[in-house]
Amino acid sequence: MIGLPDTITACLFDLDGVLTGTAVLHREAWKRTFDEFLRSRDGDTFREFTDHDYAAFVDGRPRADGVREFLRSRDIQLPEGTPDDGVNEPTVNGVGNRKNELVLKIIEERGVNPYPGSVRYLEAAKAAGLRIAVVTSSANGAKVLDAAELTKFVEARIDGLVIRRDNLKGKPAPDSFLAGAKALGVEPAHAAVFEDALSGVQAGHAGHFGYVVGVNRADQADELRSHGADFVVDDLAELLEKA
Ligand SMILES: O=P(O)(O)OC[C@H]1O[C@@H](O)[C@H](O)[C@@H](O)[C@@H]1O
Repeated sequence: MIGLPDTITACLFDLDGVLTGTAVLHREAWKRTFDEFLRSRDGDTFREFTDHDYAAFVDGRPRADGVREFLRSRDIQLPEGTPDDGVNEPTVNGVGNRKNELVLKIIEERGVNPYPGSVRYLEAAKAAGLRIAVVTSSANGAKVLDAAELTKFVEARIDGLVIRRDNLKGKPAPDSFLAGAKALGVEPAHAAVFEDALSGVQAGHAGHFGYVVGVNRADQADELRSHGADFVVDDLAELLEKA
């Protein structure tokens, strides 16, 4: 009915880049954070943080995992530090806090826009009686949903705060999506995952969900497929036409 197998009774949506156009704001904040960090460490000849670095090591993962994974790719290891570390502290938490300061400022300045095709899809899913959860690694998930006026669609939310509180493994592990299905009381085989991040479709595949939709916002349709997407769209509204 809405472009999904008949066995699907629930939708588990990632947020940034799937429902809202905030993935690019995160990417920009990460680039500024890592470029500042690398410049202060290596001087003006530092090797820049690229779109490929974002897709491979940061996109979709909880904040601290993104810091660790990217730095590991450059053979840099930092102490963990503590959550209240200052933004100039050379620790995993300090770097993450700097990124959060920047992304909140960027969101404040530019606002949060839901994708019109995603709003149409949420309305159709709701009208079709499907259960709806949002599963995001972002600790700012509730704020972004509110700003986009999408909270009304969401029956359950697993976000970065829940992931930390419940000690869940972040994407690409399937744990946060499994928690989303559990919160709705639905078996993974009856839930569809919607993801724009490579780590996210990987999580959907690893969790044996009934269907994994890759949302291609960054010209990486083939990579989404090879990381586990069953079907790839450029916009969720395409699924409404597929039915
Ligand atoms: O730093 P936050 O807001 O907790 O978000 C963590 C991650 O959340 C994901 O949704 C984004 O794709 C990542 O870019 C981001 O790093």
